[in-house]
Amino acid sequence: MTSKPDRVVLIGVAGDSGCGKSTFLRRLADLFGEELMTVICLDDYHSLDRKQRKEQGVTALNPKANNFDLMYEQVKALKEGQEIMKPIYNHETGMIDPPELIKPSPIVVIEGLHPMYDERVRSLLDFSVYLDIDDEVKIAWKIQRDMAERGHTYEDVLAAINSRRPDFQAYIDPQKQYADAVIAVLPTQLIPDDKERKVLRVQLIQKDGVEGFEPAFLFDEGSTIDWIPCGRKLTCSYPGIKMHYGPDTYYGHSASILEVDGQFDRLEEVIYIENHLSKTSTKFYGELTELLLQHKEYPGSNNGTGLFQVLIGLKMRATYERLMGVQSQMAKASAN
Ligand SMILES: Nc1ncnc2c1ncn2[C@@H]1O[C@H](COP(=O)(O)OP(=O)(O)OP(=O)(O)O)[C@@H](O)[C@H]1O
Ligand SMILES: O=C(CO)[C@H](O)[C@H](O)COP(=O)(O)O
Repeated sequence: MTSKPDRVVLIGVAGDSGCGKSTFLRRLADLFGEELMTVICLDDYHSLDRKQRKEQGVTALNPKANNFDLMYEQVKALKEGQEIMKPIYNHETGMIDPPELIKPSPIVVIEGLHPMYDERVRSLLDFSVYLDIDDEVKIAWKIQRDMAERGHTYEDVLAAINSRRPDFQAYIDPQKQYADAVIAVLPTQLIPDDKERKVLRVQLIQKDGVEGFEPAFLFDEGSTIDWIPCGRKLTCSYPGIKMHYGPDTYYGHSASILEVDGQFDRLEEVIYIENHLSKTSTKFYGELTELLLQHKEYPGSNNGTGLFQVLIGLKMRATYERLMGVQSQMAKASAN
């Protein structure tokens, strides 16, 4: 990307470590293409390196370990189409490396622990999502990844989660109240006392009244619906699938909630569910199912996490196109 973009659309993706941010970003890159999108990992704004954090007894989640003034200054500059020299936090060494040049592209995504923590940074966001993973599910995911891929023991993983919990609750979790959409991943209600955490109940909480964001709905906007889609058109093995849709309040805001509990046996049959969803921001019949089918291998593709990540990706695309459209209309108006 060589020329300055006319307008930069800024997207925030928040969540704790190991909550599926990278998977969500892969889905976004599939939708927008790498060319159009620059991703900034906010870990790069850690002001204390690993050794300093240890000496001072603070975690990386603590605002004291992060430089929010620099984050604001640089995110603002990117949004204004300017280049920045962004610091780099090196996860291998735990040290802060020399900065790198970042050129803005039409879409800038800031992802990490604190995209909505600082009021100034938050006010720059055009659309935001918070990935809210229940503790039991988070432990299961982390154990699966950190034991299989990073050689950690069960006790290590549990100790790491427990030691982060107070700061997580103080500084990370409260950001969900500011998000335009929250994907909440909870234990299933279909299997009594489930300990495996393979079957999940996933909610998409969509804030009402956000300019340009039209919440998707099931069957009838504003009604409360419970639906078991299993039958002739959707194959469901044990424990089946239950969906729910309805109005609600979330941190004092009016919101609508879509929910899927269970998992899809055959991904191509998700078209049956897509048929009953409205305001999905798709461009053609079956686009949502097609996007899911493109990457069956991504974790969560066979349940509500994949479905709602794709749906929120489509909403981000709609935001981008709306803002670009507004921009080109304004340019036309000022030229006349
Ligand atoms: N929807 C999902 N269903 C099941 N497992 C998942 C899902 N999303 C993520 N995981 C598991 O959690 C792990 C972490 O996911 P991912 O790398 O996307 O998270 P992250 O927030 O980017 O983590 P980090 O910040 O630590 O890099 C994956 O390796 C996978 O094991
Ligand atoms: O929560 C995190 C962000 O993903 C990391 O724990 C934080 O960035 C510190 O990194 P490291 O553990 O490599 O020192």
